Amino acid sequence: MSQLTSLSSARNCTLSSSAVLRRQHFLIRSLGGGVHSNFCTQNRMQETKPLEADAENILRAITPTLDPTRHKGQAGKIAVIGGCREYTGAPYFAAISALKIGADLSHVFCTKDAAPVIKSYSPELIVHPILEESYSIGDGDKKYISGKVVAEVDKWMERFDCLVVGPGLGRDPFLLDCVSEIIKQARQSNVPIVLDGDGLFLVTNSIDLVSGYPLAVLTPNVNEYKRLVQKVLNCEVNDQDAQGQLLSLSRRIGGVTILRKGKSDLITDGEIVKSVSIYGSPRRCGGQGDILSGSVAVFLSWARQYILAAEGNVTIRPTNPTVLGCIAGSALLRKAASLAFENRKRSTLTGDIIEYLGRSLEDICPAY
Ligand SMILES: NC(=O)C1=CN([C@@H]2O[C@H](COP(=O)(O)OP(=O)(O)OC[C@H]3O[C@@H](n4cnc5c(N)ncnc54)[C@H](OP(=O)(O)O)[C@@H]3O)[C@@H](O)[C@H]2O)[C@@H](O)CC1
Ligand SMILES: Nc1ncnc2c1ncn2[C@@H]1O[C@H](COP(=O)(O)OP(=O)(O)OP(=O)(O)O)[C@@H](O)[C@H]1O
Ligand SMILES: [Mg+2]
Repeated sequence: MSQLTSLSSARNCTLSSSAVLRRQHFLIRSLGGGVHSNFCTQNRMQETKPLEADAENILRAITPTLDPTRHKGQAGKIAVIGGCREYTGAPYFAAISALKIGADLSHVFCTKDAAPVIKSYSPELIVHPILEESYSIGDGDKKYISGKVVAEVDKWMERFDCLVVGPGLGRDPFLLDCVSEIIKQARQSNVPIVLDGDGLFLVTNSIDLVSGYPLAVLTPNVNEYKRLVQKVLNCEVNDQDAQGQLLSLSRRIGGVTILRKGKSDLITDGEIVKSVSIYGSPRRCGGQGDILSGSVAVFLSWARQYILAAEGNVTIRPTNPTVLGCIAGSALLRKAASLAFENRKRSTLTGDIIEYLGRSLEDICPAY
């Protein structure tokens, strides 16, 4: 057992592909061990820095050309499930960011009272006022209404390239039950799902909803990550071995992709860990994570298209489209935040950052 523990520690420690380590990895597998077998007791190892992603090359490779033969919808149809009485900004930020980056259509499925507000922010968004919170329905109606809500989203499901579940969703128990059903349907239809905000609150408490789904992406902030680690790994966040713990977390959830937001964004799919550390903004105004979730949804969809079209001749690494989507989304948000801060300094707000998404992408990957 002690041999297994020390070998597992080595597995946690590094992503190096040296021959010695490869042999150790082989031994660990042969012994039936794994990184996640008892992560919480084996966190004494030296932290190694994750490899910085080659974000600009990835952005250039996956962003589609503006080809006149393409029709509306081919550059992406995104749906945000979020928006309730308290929060109307978050779903708007996620959905409008998807459009500003280059998606063709962006839908929002929100509660009835959030819908007119979100529509009033922008005529560009397609807003479906279909979600219901407990306060607006009687106990006897719950089953019927839940069926209606889920059927309404399902009508559209096959058309979406990616769902973003959670920005401004709130935590009403009835609403979250309906959203659980929507997640199950998306999974059945193989639609990628980015989970953020209250969507993460939901899946942290019902991890089976996403467990083992390779097209799920979790984008936790500091609080959301802490809750995930406590619930899934049953221990506290360990910043001495941030990389190893992130790998463990992803593996324990069956290899879902996780983007841990922070000073550097750390991204894993349970196989590799990449970081995006390019300078962003020192302003921590609310809503930047919402921009990120909408951006990841678009880039993930584009990465899938790119990989399909490349037919085995993929020139970038890594090759997992969910990881590529996270790297591209994180890099673009950070670049836009840095440009916005250059101009607005302390008054920089999320809306200002959104205005720089287009220019940031243009700098890396010109339209013509
Ligand atoms: N302009 C907008 O519309 C924006 C809206 N936003 C939206 O806000 C939502 C929450 O996201 P956030 O980022 O505030 O969550 P986070 O950092 O975990 O919590 C901070 C602290 O608050 C508490 N807490 C939170 N929600 C709670 C609830 N419903 N009921 C009770 N407690 C709650 C939480 O407590 P805890 O859960 O840890 O007990 C923690 O201590 C999410 O939908 C997001 O998309 C943001 O995107 C920003 C822009
Ligand atoms: N300390 C930091 N330094 C630089 N960038 C950061 C820092 N913390 C977060 N970020 C960046 O801001 C983005 C949003 O992360 P944040 O932790 O603010 O998300 P959030 O709390 O979910 O935001 P939201 O207010 O939208 O819910 C991330 O992509 C990350 O790159
Ligand atoms: Mg957030």
